[in-house]
Amino acid sequence: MCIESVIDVARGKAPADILLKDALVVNVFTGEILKQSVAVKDGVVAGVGYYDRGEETFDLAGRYLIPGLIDAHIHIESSMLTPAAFAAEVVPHGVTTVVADPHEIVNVAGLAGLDYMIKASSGLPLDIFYMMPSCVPATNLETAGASVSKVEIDSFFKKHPRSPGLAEMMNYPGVCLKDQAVLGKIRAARESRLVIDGHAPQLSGRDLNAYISTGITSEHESVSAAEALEKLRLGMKIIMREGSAARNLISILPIVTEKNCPNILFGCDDRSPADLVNEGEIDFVLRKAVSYGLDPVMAVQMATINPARHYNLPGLGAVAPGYRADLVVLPNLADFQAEMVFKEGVLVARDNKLLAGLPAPEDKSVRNTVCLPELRGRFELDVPAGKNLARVIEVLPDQILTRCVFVRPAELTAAHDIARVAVVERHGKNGNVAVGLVRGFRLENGAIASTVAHDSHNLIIVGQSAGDMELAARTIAATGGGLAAVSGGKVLAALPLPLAGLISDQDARNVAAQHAELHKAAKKLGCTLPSPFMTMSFLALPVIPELRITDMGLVDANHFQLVDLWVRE
Ligand SMILES: Nc1ncnc2[nH]cnc12
Ligand SMILES: [Mn+2]
Repeated sequence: MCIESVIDVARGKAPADILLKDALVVNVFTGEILKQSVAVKDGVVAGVGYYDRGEETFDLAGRYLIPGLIDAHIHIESSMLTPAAFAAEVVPHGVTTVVADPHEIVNVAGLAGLDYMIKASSGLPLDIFYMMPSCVPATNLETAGASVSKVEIDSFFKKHPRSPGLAEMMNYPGVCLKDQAVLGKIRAARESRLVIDGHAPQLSGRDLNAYISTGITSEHESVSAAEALEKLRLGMKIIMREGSAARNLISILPIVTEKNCPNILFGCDDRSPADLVNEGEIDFVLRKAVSYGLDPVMAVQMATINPARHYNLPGLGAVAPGYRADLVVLPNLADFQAEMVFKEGVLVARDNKLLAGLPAPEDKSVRNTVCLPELRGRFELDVPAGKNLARVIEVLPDQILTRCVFVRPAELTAAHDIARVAVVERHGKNGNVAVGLVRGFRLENGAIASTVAHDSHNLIIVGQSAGDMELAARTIAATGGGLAAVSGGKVLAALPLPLAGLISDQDARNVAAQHAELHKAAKKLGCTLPSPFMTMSFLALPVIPELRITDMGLVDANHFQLVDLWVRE
């Protein structure tokens, strides 16, 4: 960017590269909507106001102009797409920047996974700012494919100065109990004066004060207005989440006021490929928020200037001189259907289509990551003598929270909506297999399985017969990872995820179509959950209440400890 040329255009002494004429510009600083022209030079906004000279002019009379949308917290891997395929899907929706936490692939492939994501994210019409994963593995109650310590975090920040900071610090008990390894990671971010993102579901009172006192300044796991308000009052930025498995917008939106709006951001966290294609990304969150009554200009601020300021993203988040010309043209401020998307002053998408092809980077380093132990006989369950109750995980539709329920052996049947759940260690570390019981999948027969199982991404299976559970596991292992639904010894549907067992090498529509076939197959097996594979993928995540299962066994996520499956009443 040549400062002198930008000055000339700003002063009207030279024509803009592109002139966006007579647009209704949303001013994220004053909340006004003003009819103005925008002159762009060398990829930045040179001036906003009265301009009439441009090499190329777009007449935007009657059209709204907003800054490119920013997702404040996303795990790209949850879309099962490569960064390029993800960008191809979200940029036409007006999303030009995301703040990503790559802990999914780092849990599987370590720093090689992080290097892959960073290399695969260059040359895209989407800015992907990678936070450094703070919790790999998420806890010491699971086996991941890699581990990240303060040493790796320190060197990452030195090697990647554009990283906004440390990704969600999920080990909130470790923070409150002054675990030195945990505090060391926090110190690494503080010494680099970087943002520390949080993850503290249902943490409150003095422990929440302690957690925030360490410099953790944002959080996205609030599921109620009261929980979000307490964190807001204590100085946290609230990332309001509308993902595929966790849909928290409607319960938190009521706390948003003119006064506290600057401290609220939008994040998707985890979006399934089908939801990306059928609903959208942050544009979908804006659409939904405005349909629930949120002022559209405040909605735009929460998805542009607010995250840009919080993560110190240079020159992003506004239509103003000196800011990056990441701009979105909209017919109205209700549907948020982008008509045109500019990235650094280049028209990159029009009418929901990307205008240029994207690079396909080398991905050998993140393939062949599934290594299964012998499975025969590993999925059997027998009630031990003297025990007369089973500790069962109950799943809830549209939530990643689970409940712990106790069920008598006679009711541990498909007719009572009980299924087996198994987690198989698949990184070749120890061959662990843990088996538990789950309620809420309504699986009448067969099995569904996945190597997407937050955050260690072992192989998780929910099924009604050991044979089908074994078949599902072997089907997935044969494609280097993925999802499968099987029944009666036959494979009903499968979705290969050859990159780290998390990511497909196909485009979004193809992946969404395969994902839809899997949902159909799961429905055929009796499953009625809206996102069965996404819900199953969170059963292994011990940092979200209440009861989880990892390759080491059942985990009481309220007390961060392993617990027995069978108990005596
Ligand atoms: N909501 C979430 N999505 C993906 N990984 C997570 N790890 C902890 N919380 C998570
Ligand atoms: Mn997350």
